[in-house]
Amino acid sequence: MAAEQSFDAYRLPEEHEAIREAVREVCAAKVAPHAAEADETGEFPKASYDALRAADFHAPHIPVEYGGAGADALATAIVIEEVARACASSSLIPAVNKLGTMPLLLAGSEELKRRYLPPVASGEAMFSYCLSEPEAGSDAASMTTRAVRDGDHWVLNGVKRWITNAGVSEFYTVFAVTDPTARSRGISAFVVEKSDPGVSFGAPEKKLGIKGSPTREVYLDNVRIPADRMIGAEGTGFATAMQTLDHTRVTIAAQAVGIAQGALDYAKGYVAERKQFGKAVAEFQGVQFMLADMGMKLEAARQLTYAAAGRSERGDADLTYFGAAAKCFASDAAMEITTDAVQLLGGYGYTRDYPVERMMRDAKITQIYEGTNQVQRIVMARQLLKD
Ligand SMILES: CCCCCCCC(=O)SCCNC(=O)CCNC(=O)[C@H](O)C(C)(C)COP(=O)(O)OP(=O)(O)OC[C@H]1O[C@@H](n2cnc3c(N)ncnc32)[C@H](O)[C@@H]1OP(=O)(O)O
Repeated sequence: MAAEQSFDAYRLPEEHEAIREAVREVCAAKVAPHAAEADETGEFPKASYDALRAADFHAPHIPVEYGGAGADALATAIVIEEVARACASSSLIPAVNKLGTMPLLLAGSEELKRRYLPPVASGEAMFSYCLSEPEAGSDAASMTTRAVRDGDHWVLNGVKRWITNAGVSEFYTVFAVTDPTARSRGISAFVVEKSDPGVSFGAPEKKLGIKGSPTREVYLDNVRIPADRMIGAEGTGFATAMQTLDHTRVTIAAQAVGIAQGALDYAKGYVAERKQFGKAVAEFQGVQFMLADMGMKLEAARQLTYAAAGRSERGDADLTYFGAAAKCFASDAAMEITTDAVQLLGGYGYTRDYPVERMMRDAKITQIYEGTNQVQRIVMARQLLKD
């Protein structure tokens, strides 16, 4: 009995499988059909947003008390995975809404949460996360965006770079230096609104992949905001930024798993149909070995991602390690799997007539954003050595 229970405990709960089915249905009908177009035009996939919003999959992690669907970290990962399987650009919608709001959820005052989370839950607004700067990428604590106190206000000046959904989102979590003498302990977090005077955006970046997800700079030019827009206490912004990434690296892992699953599914169908030397190429052992390796790596990545999602939901002490490990492993696996999918389609895989080259280009960013995989290895090693 005990053994049976523990075996059951390792299986995905039925409600999570039901969420997967529901997302898959919406994505097959209303997201996948726009994936190639979003990639080709580089435009934000509004039709996907509307479809995800109608089904409550655009920001599923927002708690019920703030008007959200209240999905746990595993359910949110599954939503992102399934959207990414259809369209990686669209999966940035639920992923970045979680990234942008996580600092509020972790450290924001009740008043700030009540003001800013319901519009995201209802789909009226999106929320972006502004940590990186032109000269502060992996070394996030070296940021120079400055916030200076002026009476009941803070005045922000600086440039944030690589901001997903910049210009589309209404709200932005901005990390800025409030005490230049204290490095990471002198950084604070703020909510900035798109409509705040002094906020503007750069030209869209011309990217290799996730082309339907806008990436722009955010300029802060004497942006004067009320003091109550600070998230948490002064000087705690860097720790909040890092804690946020502990949770959201799990969502990047889920995105990578979804992209890889999409590529494997397509390649499986192709090799069963494609005939060379008088038989389906799926009958050649060399092709079978490639498929087996792709499936094996994918499932290992998925299991690590779900294990990390469980830790994110519970807030376990080893989340920092698991979030980094899942993101790193799943994104490396996605790069290998999507590259092999292109290989399995041969010359056809290299053309835009088939979706696998898009998936390969989309997979690449998962090895870079929310911390390069080299940074993930630094994070993991520090955790391993600290005990
Ligand atoms: C083109 C496509 C679009 C691209 C979109 C990109 C969007 C994004 O990816 S946004 C995020 C990207 N950036 C990152 O992921 C940043 C990567 N860098 C890092 O994670 C960190 O800088 C890292 C790990 C290298 C460590 O930095 P380092 O400066 O050495 O800090 P470190 O000394 O470890 O910690 C500083 C403080 O933060 C605290 N801290 C660090 N990690 C954590 C954590 N996980 N939880 C809580 N506190 C933490 C430390 O305890 C320390 O606190 P204290 O001073 O009180 O002791």
